[in-house]
Amino acid sequence: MTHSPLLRSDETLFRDPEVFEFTFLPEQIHYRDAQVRELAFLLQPALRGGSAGSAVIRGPPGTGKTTTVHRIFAEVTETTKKLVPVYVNCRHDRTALAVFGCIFEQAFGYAPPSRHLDGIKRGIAARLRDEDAALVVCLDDANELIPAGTYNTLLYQILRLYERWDVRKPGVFAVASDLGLNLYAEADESVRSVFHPTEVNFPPYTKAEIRGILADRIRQGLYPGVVSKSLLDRIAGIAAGEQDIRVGIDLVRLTVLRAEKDGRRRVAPADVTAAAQAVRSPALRARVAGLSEGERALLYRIAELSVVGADMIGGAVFEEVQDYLPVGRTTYHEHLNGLANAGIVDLVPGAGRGREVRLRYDPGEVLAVCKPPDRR
Ligand SMILES: Nc1ncnc2c1ncn2[C@@H]1O[C@H](COP(=O)(O)OP(=O)(O)OP(=O)(O)O)[C@@H](O)[C@H]1O
Repeated sequence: MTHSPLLRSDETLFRDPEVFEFTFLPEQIHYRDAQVRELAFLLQPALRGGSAGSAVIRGPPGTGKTTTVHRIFAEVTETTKKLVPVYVNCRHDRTALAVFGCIFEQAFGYAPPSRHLDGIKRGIAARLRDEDAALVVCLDDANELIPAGTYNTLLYQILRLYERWDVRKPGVFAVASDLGLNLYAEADESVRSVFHPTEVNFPPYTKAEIRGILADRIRQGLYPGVVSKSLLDRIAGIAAGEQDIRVGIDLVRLTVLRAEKDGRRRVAPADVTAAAQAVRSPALRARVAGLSEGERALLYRIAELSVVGADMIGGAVFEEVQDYLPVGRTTYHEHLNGLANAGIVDLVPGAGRGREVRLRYDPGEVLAVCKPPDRR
């Protein structure tokens, strides 16, 4: 690049724009050594002719669960044929046929020729026997299987493949970002007799960790000097406030696009301010999309109460919400914890009057994103 202060129309600030795509798989997973070690440890017996272990992987959204599993599975695929790692996104694939179809496709590299579940299983088992390989299946967003009513049947069918088809016992990595949910507790007796998972936790990143991850992306994806240290710090602060690394990655991308559009070689503070506005709403929308109907109704009422400056102590909110959500206290608290786990509200201990409910987002923005619930 030349050193003129202005960018020519055929120049770009991005060395590699893919680095800012959410599908990008980083070579280096930062701050997750302990989790990588635990998961790799579970796979080791399979490399020596044994079975793979199982795990329940928990952590809030954007804490690197999917990325860590993908990185480990990519390395397994590159180094051995003794273990067949399969990644299933349960948001898309929720039935036994879809999940076993996915396992077949990743094991063989093409879609199953038959739509018959037993035929697909037989094909998978034959491949595992021929190669003397073990199977490990990551069920990402496994919480999606619970309302679909397929969680237990699927776990059972995968884990018990070995009985009927004479293969090594598969491992399952069940992943959930809903902290209120315990995927082991959701398993029924018959599943638990074969499902002995290690719990692997992914805690939220600190601001310094978010900064480190973003700095690495910037090094890979941008030309030097495009984002200053102080603006990186500000972006990391915004992402840490949202408890969402994705917000940080998207902010970097958007601020650079703005600078590029104006023909500047460096990101300016105003770029960050404008991009932050654009990024917060989609992040909120994604969080709201993951809520249950009851949680959404509660959120809507909380936003309405915040607009008028009402008393936001938990007990007062409980009374106020009855119009929309005539539920008992236990369900109310479950919904409230659901909103806190989704990173939409903070529950701040009050001075003897219970917890104060504090919205993390502008209430007007929340009302715009949520559909008004029916009044009862
Ligand atoms: N430790 C890390 N090092 C590098 N990049 C990371 C790290 N953690 C997360 N990321 C990046 O942040 C984004 C979100 O990570 P990821 O999808 O793995 O989170 P997750 O915990 O699976 O989230 P969700 O529960 O919402 O699916 C991805 O683009 C990923 O590349």
